[in-house]
Amino acid sequence: MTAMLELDGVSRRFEKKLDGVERFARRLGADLKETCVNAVDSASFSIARGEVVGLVGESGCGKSTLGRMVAGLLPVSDGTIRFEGTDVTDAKSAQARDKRLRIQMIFQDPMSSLNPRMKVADIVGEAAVYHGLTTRAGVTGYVDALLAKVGLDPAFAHRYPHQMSGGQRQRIGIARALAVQPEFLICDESIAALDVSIQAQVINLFQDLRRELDLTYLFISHDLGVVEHIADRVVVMYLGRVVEIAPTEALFDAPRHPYTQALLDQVPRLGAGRQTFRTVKGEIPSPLNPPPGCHFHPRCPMAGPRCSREVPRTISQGGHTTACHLHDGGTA
Ligand SMILES: Nc1ncnc2c1ncn2[C@@H]1O[C@H](COP(=O)(O)OP(=O)(O)OP(=O)(O)O)[C@@H](O)[C@H]1O
Repeated sequence: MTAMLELDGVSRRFEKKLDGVERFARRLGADLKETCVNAVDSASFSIARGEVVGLVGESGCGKSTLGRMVAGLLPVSDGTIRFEGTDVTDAKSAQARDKRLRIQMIFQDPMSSLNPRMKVADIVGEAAVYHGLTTRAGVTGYVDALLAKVGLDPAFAHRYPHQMSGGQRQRIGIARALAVQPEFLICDESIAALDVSIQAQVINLFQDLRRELDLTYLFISHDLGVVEHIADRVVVMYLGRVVEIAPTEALFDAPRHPYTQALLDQVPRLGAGRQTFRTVKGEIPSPLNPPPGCHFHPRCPMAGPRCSREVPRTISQGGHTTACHLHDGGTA
């Protein structure tokens, strides 16, 4: 399969400046320094056209930051992002900007991502007119067709976001993304804020749209059950680093990285011989001061002396990639 999206060593650092109280404390002698968070640390993987790739990991591991860099909403600190062979890392050329438009993001909270003062007709139609995908004269029909595609009556075009339910608003968010005719959607916890019954409907909508429009997805979620249901492959992140990538079935049936194993142990799964419910041991370390070597080693039941010293290399075997000393041919 040829890659549609390729990430090569993509990183993002955030400087953490001292606030007023911390600066005052430093003047009084406290040992406080400006620090840096490696929100995403050298992520490399690719996504083929038509694939759904799930991106999972505990809160703060860098999922949203990665998604926002792919969507072009956040500059990268290092590395390269290629879309259909074009370098879109900075989207400086007209060709790169055009490619970037093919990548759209759908957010968690539709209420805060939709302008409360705009009617649905404008929210959905604005970008399509701007980018010349429809005309001012044709926009009403264009929006009506998009509303139908996401399962809403054309009458919704005259409503404001506050006049709709959470599920309806999320459908508007999806219609707005589809308005610029994307090929790649990044769904960032796009169903997390919805009632469980509505979540199922929106997941079905994503799957229908995938078939109808030949879409490719990066599906960011903390809900492993949803990811198992929707994704073809899964990328697991821990404290900014990608630790495992595998086809969904292989990942859920035989996870290789101890972090993935611990993460899956948290999910009760009936009929798969895995009915335990355990939480990942220990606290997530501060991203401002991550443990050396493998970031997971202080919480890892299999950690050995190498794990606290050496950053594990990424080893790929039969489409299953792991960054763990237990799998790099040596001993942990
Ligand atoms: N704008 C920012 N400024 C400073 N630090 C940031 C910024 N955005 C994210 N971070 C830090 O980067 C790290 C990764 O955050 P990110 O939101 O990408 O994680 P996440 O896996 O999406 O978490 P969640 O599931 O809670 O949304 C965190 O330590 C976060 O505090």
